[in-house]
Amino acid sequence: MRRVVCPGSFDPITNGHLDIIGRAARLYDEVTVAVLINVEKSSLFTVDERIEILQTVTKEFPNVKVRKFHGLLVDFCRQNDIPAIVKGIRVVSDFDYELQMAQLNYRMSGVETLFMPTNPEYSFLSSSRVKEIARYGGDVSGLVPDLVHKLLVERLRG
Ligand SMILES: Cc1cn(CCC(=O)O)c2ccccc12
Repeated sequence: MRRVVCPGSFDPITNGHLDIIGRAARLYDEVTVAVLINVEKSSLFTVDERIEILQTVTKEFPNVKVRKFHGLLVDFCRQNDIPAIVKGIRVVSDFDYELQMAQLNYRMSGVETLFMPTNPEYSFLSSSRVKEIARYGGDVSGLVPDLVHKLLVERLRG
């Protein structure tokens, strides 16, 4: 059973994240989307709201499951018998940071990291940019799943 984890905050998930998750689901037997619990960071959607959104928008992939975790990702991998991490790389600057994280994670635990180039259509996308555009009334349809678009409008524009 080939298992991988796709970690992130997903506050909220974008079409760029969903693209990587879907491609990983076609490559591996099981993909765990792991939502990081970070109490120091304020978020627009609660962890449980993000999990519910992720479960809904990944329903088409029967081998994708959604979990939450806090602390080290490699501890989550060890506890769930997951030998590898899949990271989406949008731009070269992503790679600089992700390479060091991958080397550190491997040194700590032997967990591998596989890098997947994001679809160029989404290489500018991030959750924070999407929230900023939506907050000021910009149109984010096409950048996030329809459910997220609806929830963003409700949450940010009352
Ligand atoms: C490009 C990219 C960034 N992240 C972290 C997202 C986050 O921390 O919210 C991903 C997670 C899954 C698939 C692709 C990506």
